[in-house]
Amino acid sequence: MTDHSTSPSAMDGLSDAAVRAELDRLRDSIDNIDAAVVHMLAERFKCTQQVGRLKATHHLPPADPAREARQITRLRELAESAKLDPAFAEKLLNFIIAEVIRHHETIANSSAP
Ligand SMILES: C=C(O[C@@H]1C=C(C(=O)O)C=C[C@H]1O)C(=O)O
Repeated sequence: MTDHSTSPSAMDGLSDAAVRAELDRLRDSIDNIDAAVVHMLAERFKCTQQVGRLKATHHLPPADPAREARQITRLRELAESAKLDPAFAEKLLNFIIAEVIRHHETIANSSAP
């Protein structure tokens, strides 16, 4: 049993069962959101793989820094309006793009003569 007198929290006043139920409800939503993120990322990578094949076929470079700069500007604005830390949004996009570029390099190298 938790000693609420020594561990104040936003849930003070709720029974242990109510706290558990609220935690479970929130975690169910978190699990659904994580699943959506995974599915969206999978779809994004399907598109970027097609871009990678197109670039390799037409001898275009794997990375496009100008396009990335536009995406970062746009994502930072979207993050701000969604009350998400723009610096976090930028880091996340850069992390994803770095993986995409790695894939594009692999595709280009595997289709090189
Ligand atoms: C997908 C592309 O290739 C790279 C990956 C990008 C991305 O993941 O959004 C953006 C620009 C490129 O550096 C593209 O050029 O559109």
